[in-house]
Amino acid sequence: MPLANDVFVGAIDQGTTSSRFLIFDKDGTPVASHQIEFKQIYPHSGWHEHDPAELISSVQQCIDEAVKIFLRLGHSLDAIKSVGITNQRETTVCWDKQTGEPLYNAIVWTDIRAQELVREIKKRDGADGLQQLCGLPLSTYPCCTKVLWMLENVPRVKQAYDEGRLMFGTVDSWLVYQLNGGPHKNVHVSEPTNASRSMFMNLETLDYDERLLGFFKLDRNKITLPKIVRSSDANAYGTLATGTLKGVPITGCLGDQSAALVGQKGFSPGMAKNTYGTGCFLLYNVGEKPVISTHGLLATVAYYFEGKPVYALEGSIAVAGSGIKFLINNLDFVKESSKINDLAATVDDNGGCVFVTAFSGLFAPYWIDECRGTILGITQYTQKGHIARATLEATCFQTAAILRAMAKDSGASLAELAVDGGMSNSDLCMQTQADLIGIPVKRPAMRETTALGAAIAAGLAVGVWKGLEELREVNMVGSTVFEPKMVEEKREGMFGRWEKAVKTCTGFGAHFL
Ligand SMILES: Nc1ncnc2c1ncn2[C@@H]1O[C@H](COP(=O)(O)OP(=O)(O)O)[C@@H](O)[C@H]1O
Ligand SMILES: O=P(O)(O)OC[C@H](O)CO
Repeated sequence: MPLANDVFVGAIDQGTTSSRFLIFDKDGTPVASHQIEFKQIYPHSGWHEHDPAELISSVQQCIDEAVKIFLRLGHSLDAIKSVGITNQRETTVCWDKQTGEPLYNAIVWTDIRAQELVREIKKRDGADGLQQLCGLPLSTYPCCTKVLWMLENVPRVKQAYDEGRLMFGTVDSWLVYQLNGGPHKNVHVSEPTNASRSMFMNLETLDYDERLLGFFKLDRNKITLPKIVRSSDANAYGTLATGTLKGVPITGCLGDQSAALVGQKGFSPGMAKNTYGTGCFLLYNVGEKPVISTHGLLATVAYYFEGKPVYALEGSIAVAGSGIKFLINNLDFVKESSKINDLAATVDDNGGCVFVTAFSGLFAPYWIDECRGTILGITQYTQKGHIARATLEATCFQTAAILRAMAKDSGASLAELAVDGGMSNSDLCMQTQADLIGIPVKRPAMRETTALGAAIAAGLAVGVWKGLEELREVNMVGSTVFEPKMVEEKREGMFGRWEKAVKTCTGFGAHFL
């Protein structure tokens, strides 16, 4: 029998390695879900692409499968009030305005093919002032350099640009556009947590900035950028055009790292979360004014609901779970991610190994393009277990470096770190993290905080929750706290070796691509 009075919100979570759809109740409990891993395309060293059509089809399939489970549980379709979207950020899609067809594969946020181009445009007048406007340093990471690379190297993209047919979007825009039915409806929108990652958006005005577009020499008449709307909006995102949820409105959208902060309910300045997914991203709520970092962090938008936008300082780590995937897929260490912990537990420590997992250069707080993955300290004694441990530790060391930078930028130190994401499932990794930062690490029982954040954005827009106060009890049950056990002297010694390792591999990879 249908459970009449319940209301639910759906959440599309389009991540770097998988797409998911989850259906949440008002307490923030996922009642049904489905997840699909999709193809990672690595055409050359340093290149990383996704098939834009597969991003859409995997999402549609996830919706339909999760809804089947939902109905089997006895719920009715009309109990799903709206759908939210959260997504991998910076991944760049270019498509044709007339046909809605992609003009190239999506270039993924990790992709470093634009390294040479970045080096060139860093020499342009005005390069130094960009971060002040948009919060990000020039690197291969944001969308701008991916778009410029396509304009220089993909004739179809250049031709569409010359003919005024080029549409640009981050994955949220691409999903909203296609899920609404494509060119026929032409719903082409984004919101500040995603749009800010293009390097085209001004952090204060939350709109495109002619100075930024001018710096990149982009003509607004030739490239259509998505309209920037609020992250939670009942009318801006349209409705699902096909599938089992046809007609259900999309009412919220957040880049995945912002969504995780919302899902962890990091609504007050001083609250932070660290999400260990494909990469790892620490967001620290700084309130209603952006803080431009002077220590290698990014300024970004945390969310934009009612009233004023809320900003965050961000520490971005390019490789986290993808380091584990590398050990699985490329080196055949174990068969699945959870087994890496068993392997790491076969040894007591890293045996002297440090793995700088700089597959895409190093992101925060270092921002070094010219380095590549490097394992230091190998001897005849080294076992797979040591390398597995060093892989987990690499993310923890970078998190430690980010927290040190954040303390300098914000003048305050964190008392506790809230964590989530696939790799946070590893107890060994989370204990290592607590040891290497010297503060407790707190992991919620329900770790789908990214999807929950998207559901919250969508649910707030349609009154499922009336305001942030109503979310107080959401996802509060059963967290695990990892207390630091390492003595300070050892922590400082290990961190010193890590920093030395970073210096050692810097410069390698400069002219490799
Ligand atoms: N038990 C585990 N221990 C360590 N790492 C894990 C575990 N489970 C998943 N992971 C890692 O988490 C990553 C996926 O996390 P997820 O949050 O789903 O990422 P994304 O949103 O980027 O697709 C994978 O790279 C995987 O290797
Ligand atoms: O796929 P994730 O969870 O590592 O997140 C990707 C980020 O949004 C990239 O900036």
